[in-house]
Amino acid sequence: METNNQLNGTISVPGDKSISHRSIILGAISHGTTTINNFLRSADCLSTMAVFQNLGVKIDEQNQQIKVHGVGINGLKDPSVKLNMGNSGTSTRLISGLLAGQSFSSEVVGDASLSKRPMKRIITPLSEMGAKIHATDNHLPMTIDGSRLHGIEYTMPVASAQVKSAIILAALNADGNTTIIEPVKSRDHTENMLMRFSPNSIEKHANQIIIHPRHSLTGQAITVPGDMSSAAFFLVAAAVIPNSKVTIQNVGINPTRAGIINVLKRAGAKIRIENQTGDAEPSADITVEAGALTPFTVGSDEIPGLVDEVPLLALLAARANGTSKITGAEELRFKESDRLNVIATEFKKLGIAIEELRDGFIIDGSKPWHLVDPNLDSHKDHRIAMTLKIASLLLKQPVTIKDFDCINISYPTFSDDLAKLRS
Ligand SMILES: O=C(O)C1=C[C@@H](OP(=O)(O)O)[C@@H](O)[C@H](O)C1
Ligand SMILES: C=C(OP(=O)(O)O)C(=O)O
Repeated sequence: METNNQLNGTISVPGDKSISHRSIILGAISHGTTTINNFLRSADCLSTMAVFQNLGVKIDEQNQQIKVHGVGINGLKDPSVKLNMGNSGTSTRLISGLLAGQSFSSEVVGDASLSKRPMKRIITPLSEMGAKIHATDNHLPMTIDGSRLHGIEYTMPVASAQVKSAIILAALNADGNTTIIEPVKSRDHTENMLMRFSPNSIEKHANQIIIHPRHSLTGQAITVPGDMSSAAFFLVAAAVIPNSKVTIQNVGINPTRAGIINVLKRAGAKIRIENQTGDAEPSADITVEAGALTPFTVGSDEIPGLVDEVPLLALLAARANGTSKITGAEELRFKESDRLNVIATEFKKLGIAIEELRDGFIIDGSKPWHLVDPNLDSHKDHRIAMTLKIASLLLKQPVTIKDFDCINISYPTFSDDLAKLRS
């Protein structure tokens, strides 16, 4: 299965998707102007931007810098249109938290994939706070009648940064404090950013966050680090494609997001992390070089820190010399596609020895791949499309990937960056 598709060189990847969303959201409800450098101009983040424009927030762009002219938490305007969240779960869940405490009603809609994704996870805690949300069968479209909210104490049943952030944003406009208890920690970008925009609004403890409402937010200058979830395609590619060596500069390495680095190390990948900055959202240059890979296990405690990288972990496992097991990843069934089922289905077309479990996979990477069906399908899921593209670099035969343009959701310049590493 040796190919000449090795990747070599140094690139940087676009800005982090989670941080880009949050910089628009917190900027919009602040007083003063928020500037955003290295904002990710992908379809999901542009959905967030358009929603706030429909809520009366002026957002403009000069020399690739985004400027959000904040209106304060009570300055959003009654939208005269449906708020279209496109394909973005993050936009939907975070902004719904904010809409719950407004003085107007909003109708939230999304595309076919988003309309299949579960919203009960936000409806339950927000309703406990006094929100009035109507959604047939807990799916979009959803009507949110803005109401007076009160503080709650909430223990998160699933580790979800989107749910946590929805509660935080609602809590900013509630009567009384809100306490969120997180048995397993999810990404903490909302908390980190709120610490900057309004230090008196938030207390952060080991597994507990307390929100103190009604402190105003002040606009900030944000520089978004490179997206670890985008960098991960090339980090894993460099680990699995013989003779590769790739450096990705300025990647966000917030520990709640960098789980893939730990797994790459455990699998024996040659990896180096350099030039780290010491911010609340640290970043660094990461180099990975191809080499022999050993099998690994990943369990539920690690999943939140690498939830969007699980398709890539499956690819890493499919090139390790033995049987790897990934469990505790049932959340993958509720993303843009059922990612556990789709990865198992598409990897079987490549002749990979993969067994789909209820909550993960068992993958025997010691068995050679043999192409069974060259007609691969992204299922309109950006992370699946890019994972299959990297996998295809290990094949001698050509394959096609249906609906590959869905990569625009998170990484519109993926193909350009891949081309740079192949030239
Ligand atoms: O908060 C965020 O920005 C995100 C949280 C994760 O979702 P969950 O919180 O639902 O696990 C992740 O899958 C998504 O890509 C982005
Ligand atoms: C799950 C993802 O995003 P979202 O939930 O925002 O649609 C993702 O980017 O992989």
